[in-house]
Amino acid sequence: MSYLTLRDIHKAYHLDKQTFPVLKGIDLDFELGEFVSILGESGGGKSTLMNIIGGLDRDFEGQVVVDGQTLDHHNEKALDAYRRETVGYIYQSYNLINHLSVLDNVLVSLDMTTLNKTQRIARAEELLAQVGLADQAKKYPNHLSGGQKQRVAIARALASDPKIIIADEPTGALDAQNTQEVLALLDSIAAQGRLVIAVTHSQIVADAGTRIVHMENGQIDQDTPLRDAYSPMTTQALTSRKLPAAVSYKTAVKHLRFNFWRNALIVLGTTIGLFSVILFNGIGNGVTSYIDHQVTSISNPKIVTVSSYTKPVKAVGSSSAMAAMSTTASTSTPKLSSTDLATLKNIKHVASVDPSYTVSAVDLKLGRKTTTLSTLKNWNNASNADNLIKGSKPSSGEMVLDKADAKKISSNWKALVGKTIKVSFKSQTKTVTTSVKISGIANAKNSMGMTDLTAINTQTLKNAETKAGVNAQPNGASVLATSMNQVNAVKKAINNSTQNGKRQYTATALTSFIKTVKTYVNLASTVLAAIASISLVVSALMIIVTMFMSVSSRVKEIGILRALGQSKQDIRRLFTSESLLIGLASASVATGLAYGLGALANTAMQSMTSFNIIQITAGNVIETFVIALAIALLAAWMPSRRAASMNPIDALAAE
Ligand SMILES: Nc1ncnc2c1ncn2[C@@H]1O[C@H](COP(=O)(O)OP(=O)(O)OP(=O)(O)O)[C@@H](O)[C@H]1O
Repeated sequence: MSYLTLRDIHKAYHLDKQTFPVLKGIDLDFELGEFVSILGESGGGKSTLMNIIGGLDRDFEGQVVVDGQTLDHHNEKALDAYRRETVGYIYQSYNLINHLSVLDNVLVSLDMTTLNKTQRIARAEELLAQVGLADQAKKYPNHLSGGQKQRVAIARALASDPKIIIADEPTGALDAQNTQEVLALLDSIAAQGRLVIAVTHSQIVADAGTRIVHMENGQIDQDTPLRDAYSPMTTQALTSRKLPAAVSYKTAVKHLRFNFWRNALIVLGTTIGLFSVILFNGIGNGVTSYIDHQVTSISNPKIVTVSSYTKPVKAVGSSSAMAAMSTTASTSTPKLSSTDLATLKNIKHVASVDPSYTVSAVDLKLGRKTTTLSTLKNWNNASNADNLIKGSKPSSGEMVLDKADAKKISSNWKALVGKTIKVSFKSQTKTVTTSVKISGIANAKNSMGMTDLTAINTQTLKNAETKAGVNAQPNGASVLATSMNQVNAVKKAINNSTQNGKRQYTATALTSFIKTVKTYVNLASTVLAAIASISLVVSALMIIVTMFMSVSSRVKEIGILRALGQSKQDIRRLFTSESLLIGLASASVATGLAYGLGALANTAMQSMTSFNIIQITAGNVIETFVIALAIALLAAWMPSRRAASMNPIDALAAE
């Protein structure tokens, strides 16, 4: 039985409901070692027949039997494998892949063999040497002459050690000298025991073979042996395998590198979208934590500030949030008694209750220097010792001065610690006077002067008031909750506390203020994120358009890869990996840029805020990469499917 048998092959093209029969019952037998030329009129169906033999055309009637096995044209995987290991194609227009070097063009076939990397490169170099191109391996196809390109194509066709070589007008574009050289190569391939089938119009090519088959009107009308065939090859040295995924990724990298500047622009465009997302996220984080920091530096956020309940006076315009900014209640509200303090202490989740005193128009006198404070409060559990920049918190007979107040008394404010100062103010028509030691200086770095930290020891203040005959009752209370989570519960319980059916207290907490501010910040971040999303959509469109353009401009390459045995999945993977690489590169550049510019901006703003306003978290970076990869996958989805579903014959015919 012959190595290759064609039985009753019929093929017709259908256009506009019309049928054009091209092959009308072809029966042929071929042996290994033959160099067969197929001659015939133009348009007679020679290329159509070659596509059927080569496993590219699936839409015909009849049987193709190779080495005793009938080819199943409905089994795509079997056809992929057949093209990969049994057939090598040589075309009139060479069909090399322009963005791959000469060596890589040959390796495309070798990558689908089980040879290891060193062996693959060695075999590619050996084949290039056989066709006389040992020194051209690093060049790209555009740098070669027509004859050289055809020899690269021959080396590639031989790479997978196939038993059948199909050459469609292999010398059609070559001069006489190159024609002779290519014919000699084809003859040497037949001499290796392979079956060479060449489609030609040229009598010179036909005469170089061992047999001429002539086609006329879709049938074989002459079959003429010219000389003896060579002895057939017995074993195939190489085993084929499916293309490993890593090769697709590497090819994708090579293509991206080949069109570096074009791809760099696409990456830049995509980067802008991703960069805005990561930056706006960073700003959102920074501003939120800045506000958090600002607010908590004014007072302890676990504190609930309590005063006696008075019916609200309309149009005063002070929201509970604003009230929370002040750690003490107004001096005009009724005072709290020790019973009140005990009641508050008994409320669930209350850790401690401290009285709050606020006195107004307080004169401070040190030597001959005097200054007047609008208010003076007592040091209690709402006071933050972290704000002390010098000295310690006030014990009995002591007070702490705010840096701003200290400066009014002495330019050398640091030296005030340890000095004794005279404090006097009017209360209930009486003058209260006492002398206290300055135990420390406080400065709330980030409060932007929103609070005055000058505070006196509670007992010292009470003693002074009592001594002057003033009723030393607190204006309010400062209630410390056991944890941040309990602050609202404590506040609610205090506000709900009644006596004889009447509400007793007004409680405010910073948390609600923080919450309000955070809501605004989140809103602003969402608006920024929406703006960023618009640029992301533009980025996504850019990748999609690019991928579509890439597929359209590489139709021929897709045909070549399919003819060499790559599967639909391999083609899909190639385009998907290119898109993913663009996505990855964009996300990396965007992250780098955001970190770099963020650091610069933070340094620049350090003097104003002494706080990092742009805070990019690992979560933001991960989110950016996820978005980038999702965009890339989305962008690749349609184009890569389109590429994979192309008919390889039509793809090969593309210009
Ligand atoms: N995809 C197609 N759709 C419709 N008709 C086609 C298609 N491909 C080929 N044909 C027609 O089938 C016939 C045979 O084409 P084919 O390319 O096989 O001839 P050929 O013998 O190789 O010609 P040439 O020697 O000029 O290359 C031609 O009439 C051609 O117009």
